[in-house]
Parts: sequence; C-alpha cells; structure tokens
Amino acid sequence: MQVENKTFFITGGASGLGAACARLLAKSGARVVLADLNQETGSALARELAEAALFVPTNVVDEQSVQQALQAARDHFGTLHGVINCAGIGSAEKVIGKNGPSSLESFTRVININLIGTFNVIRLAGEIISQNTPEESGERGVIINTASVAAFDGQIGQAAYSASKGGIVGMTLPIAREFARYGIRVMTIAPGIFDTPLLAGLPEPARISLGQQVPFPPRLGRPDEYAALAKHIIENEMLNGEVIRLDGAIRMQPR
Ligand SMILES: NC(=O)c1ccc[n+]([C@@H]2O[C@H](COP(=O)([O-])OP(=O)(O)OC[C@H]3O[C@@H](n4cnc5c(N)ncnc54)[C@H](O)[C@@H]3O)[C@@H](O)[C@H]2O)c1
Ligand SMILES: C[C@]12CC(=O)[C@H]3[C@@H](CCC4=CC(=O)CC[C@@]43C)[C@@H]1CC[C@@H]2C(=O)CO
Repeated sequence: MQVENKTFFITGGASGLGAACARLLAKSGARVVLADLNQETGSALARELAEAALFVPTNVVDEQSVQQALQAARDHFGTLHGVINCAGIGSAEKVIGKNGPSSLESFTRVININLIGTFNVIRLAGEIISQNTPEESGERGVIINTASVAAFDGQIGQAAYSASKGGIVGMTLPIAREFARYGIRVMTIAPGIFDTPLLAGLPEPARISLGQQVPFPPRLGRPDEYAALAKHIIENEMLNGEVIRLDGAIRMQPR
C-alpha cells in the first residue's frame, strides 16, 4: 500500500528505530501513533511531528494498555493500516554468572517485553486491521516486527535476548499464513547493529569496534536506513511472511 494518508501504530516509536520510522512516515504523508512507555521522548516527538502524530503512553506487555492505545489511535485518526513493532529492550547476562545461575526473573522480563509484547500488539491490532475496507488488491494492512541478528548469531550473554528475537522470527510465517485471509501481511526485520539510544551505554571505543565488525559498510547502521526498509515493506505487497536481515553482512562473533 502507499503510505500517504494511512495510519501506523509504532511501538517503541519514541526512540531509535521506531522514532526514525515515525519521522519518515510522517514526512511521507502518513499518520503515526507513537506507542511507547517514555512520556518525555514520546511527547517531544509528537510535538515535532505535529498533526501527523499522536503519542499514547503504552506498555506492550499490558493487554489493557495496548487496547486503550489502539482505541486512542482509532478515536484520533479514524482507523489503522499498519503496525511497526519496535518496542524492546536489550539484555546481556550469562546463564551461569559469578553468583551462580542467572535469575529466571531477568530472562522472563526480556521474553515478556520483546516477544510476548510483540505478540500482544499483533493480536490486538491485527483484529482491528482485519475489519478495514480492503484496498483494490484486497490488502487491509501490514505488520512489521523487529527481531535482531541475535536471533541467528546469538552471543554469549544473549540467551534471553536471542530467544526473544528468535521467537519473533519463528512466529512471522505462521501469523502471515493466518492473516493472509484478511489481506494483512506480516514481516520481520532483523537489524544488525544500529546507532540508537539502546547502545548509548556503550563507551565510544566499544561502539567504534562494533561498527568495524560490519563487513560493509564498516559502521553502525543508521535508524533512517531501518526506516527506509520498513517503508519499502509497506509499499511492496510481495513482501510477506519473511525475515530480512539488515546488517551489512555482519555475523556476530561468540563474544
Ligand atoms: N539498536 C540496535 O543495534 C538493535 C539491533 C537489533 C535489534 N534491535 C531492536 O530494535 C528495537 C528498537 O530498538 P532501538 O535500538 O530503537 O532501542 P531504543 O531503546 O532507542 O528504543 C526502544 C523503545 O522501546 C520502548 N519500550 C521499551 N519497553 C517497552 C514496553 N514494554 N512498552 C512500550 N515501549 C517500550 C522504549 O521506551 C524505547 O523508546 C528493539 O526491539 C531492539 O531489540 C536494535
Ligand atoms: C542491540 C545489541 C544487543 C544488546 O542488547 C546489547 C547491544 C550492545 C549494548 C548492550 C550492552 C549491555 O550490557 C546490554 C545489552 C546491549 C544493549 C547490542 C548491539 C547489537 C546487539 C543486537 O541486537 C544485534 O542485532
């Protein structure tokens, strides 16, 4: 579908990859709902994007929070044509640490936010989108999820994170197959290493080193490059049920 005059629900839309999608889609004539935990950054971006954007405080793991955010989106913009699931957290914890086995709580938290939160939004937004009047082609909408190359090249310390992203990879095809009857496409992007606030905690030498691990281009990915792929996925109906690595050919080392 063309993005102009369409509405997209972007989880994690207040920062990094999600915010880049919001900016590009708004600039392209779309309307965006910034569904994010962060009131400060979410409100600031909504002010920047003016009438093209609505910020709704949202916790993707909370059913009622997502339902209320989706209703706010419909109340404000009238409908919903797509979702970009960017909400997520990073994590690094060995299975056996200095003090013994890692905590189940930390593993569960990463799975809850990254995987279950993504599924929660897919199921609730998918039901709404399935009720759209279809385009001439029969398409009613598109859902884009965010995994990670860690789903395939998980490093030491990334058991929870890789499992959460591997789950997103795993559910892409079965949901695309189910949603085909509604004319809803389901795609996943698996980014390599992108220059976002998620990496903010890393010292500069570590960031430079990560970028140099990328075969080409030897640098961190830019959020606008992720956004450009997301926009293309929305516009290209033949992209469905697939996971696209966006990573400069990096294959993460064990650690
Ligand atoms: N930056 C990278 O190198 C990289 C690589 C691979 C995958 N990813 C994935 O891309 C996605 C976006 O990451 P980013 O780099 O833009 O990070 P980021 O930290 O800049 O943005 C993530 C956003 O998600 C929001 N968020 C976190 N938990 C939430 C929840 N429960 N409900 C709603 N919003 C929540 C945060 O408030 C934040 O605004 C994440 O899923 C991340 O795992 C990032
Ligand atoms: C984003 C990614 C995986 C992570 O979670 C880490 C991040 C580098 C900075 C980090 C330091 C930590 O102590 C916690 C984990 C993390 C946020 C990694 C850069 C690329 C990794 C990725 O997902 C590759 O696709």
